[in-house]
Amino acid sequence: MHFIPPVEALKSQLDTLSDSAKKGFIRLSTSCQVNHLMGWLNAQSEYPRFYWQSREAGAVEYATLGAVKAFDSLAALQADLARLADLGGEQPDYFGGMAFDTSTVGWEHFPGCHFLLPRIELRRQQTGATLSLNLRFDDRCPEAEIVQARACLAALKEERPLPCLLPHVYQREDRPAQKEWAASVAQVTHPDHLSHTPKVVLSRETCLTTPETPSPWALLARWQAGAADCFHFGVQLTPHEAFIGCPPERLYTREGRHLMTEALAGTTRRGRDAQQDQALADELLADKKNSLENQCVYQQLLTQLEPLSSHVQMGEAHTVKLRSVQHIRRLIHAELHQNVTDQRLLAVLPPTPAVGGVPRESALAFIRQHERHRRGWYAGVLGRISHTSSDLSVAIRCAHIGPETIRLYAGAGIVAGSQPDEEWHELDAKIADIMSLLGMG
Ligand SMILES: C=C(O[C@@H]1C=C(C(=O)O)C=C[C@H]1O)C(=O)O
Ligand SMILES: [Mg+2]
Repeated sequence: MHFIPPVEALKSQLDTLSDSAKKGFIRLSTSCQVNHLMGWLNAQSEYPRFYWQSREAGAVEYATLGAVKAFDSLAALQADLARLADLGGEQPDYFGGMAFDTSTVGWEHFPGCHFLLPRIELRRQQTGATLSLNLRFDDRCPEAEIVQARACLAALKEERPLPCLLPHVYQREDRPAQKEWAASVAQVTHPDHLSHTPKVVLSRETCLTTPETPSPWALLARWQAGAADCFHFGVQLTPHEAFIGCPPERLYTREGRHLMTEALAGTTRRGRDAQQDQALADELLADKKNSLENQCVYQQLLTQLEPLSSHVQMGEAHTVKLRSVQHIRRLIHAELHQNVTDQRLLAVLPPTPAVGGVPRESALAFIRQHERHRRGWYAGVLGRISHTSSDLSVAIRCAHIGPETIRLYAGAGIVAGSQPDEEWHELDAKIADIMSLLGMG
């Protein structure tokens, strides 16, 4: 059989598209060969770029390029989801994220909320890879849509190997520094403060400065390789900045009306050997302070899910073992009421007390008043949404990469019994993986 390169195959599908097919949303697809999705993304010239992989072993990988449509509000996104659902046919995936606190100033070039329907989507699952072109005809001139799609195909580049991670010398600055951190922890753990606000998740920005930062895709590829049981994401909305991460925490996954979420909070280190590791896990599950951190999260999730769903069920507390830390986790399942949309879930659930605190408003008030760095998309939401299913992570264990600076973020839940120095070390444990990749371990 004569082999047609994937881009040529899509071009010819586009050229032969009949007028009657030019309705609503359509996706043209062809199978393709790809070695590394990030090598493909890194070779492109177009923006925005997006990489997403869910947490389960062997989960589908998505790499997307360009945007057919983008949304800066949940209301606009939900309206578009509803519109395509009404038209019927294949329902596309939208990718994007939200800031931690949309009522404060976030990162430049990262809107409070941004989701997009990609123009090009490269997908890889166990059965192989597919290159797709997304088109919309329901809300625009069909000729203009075809011209734009053709231009995007014409700009596609061949995959190239990712550049090596070269050793850089970084200057490190923590914001807050350890002394200011200790003062904030003391304020939060003061009995008067605890009496009305039992948990505040305080965070730190670690700025690593160097004349030239590494390729975010090369860095993410290496990070991902050592981050099993984590989500993997990369976002590049503009050429000079990227946000990447390997978060272990799920905000929620929805399959139709079935919702899965979790309380992931409470942390200890990994042991030297299996025996010590198990001893640390047992200690973690029995520890009062860490149990309280987790309890604050699940209690609020259960309360919030109550009016939105039926059959809310929570599993036993167990530990999740990551490369440098282990956490307490409780899984939660629920059946959503018929009218509950992703817009509603995203308006209600985040920021969870795993990254904010309880009660939410007073914890946020403390954070707004005392944290000097901007959280931006750190501790926000990141993932995939479609009419049929959605999958969203909590954007922790992440890095913002600019031309001369890498910003690493870590937070720790401060509750009764939190000690400033121990919590500071917990922050370091949470950035240990990426620090060692950068040669700063
Ligand atoms: C806030 C972060 O992590 C959260 C805080 C944890 C804790 O304090 O024990 C554990 C997991 C997450 O709920 C982070 O990694 O930045
Ligand atoms: Mg903790």
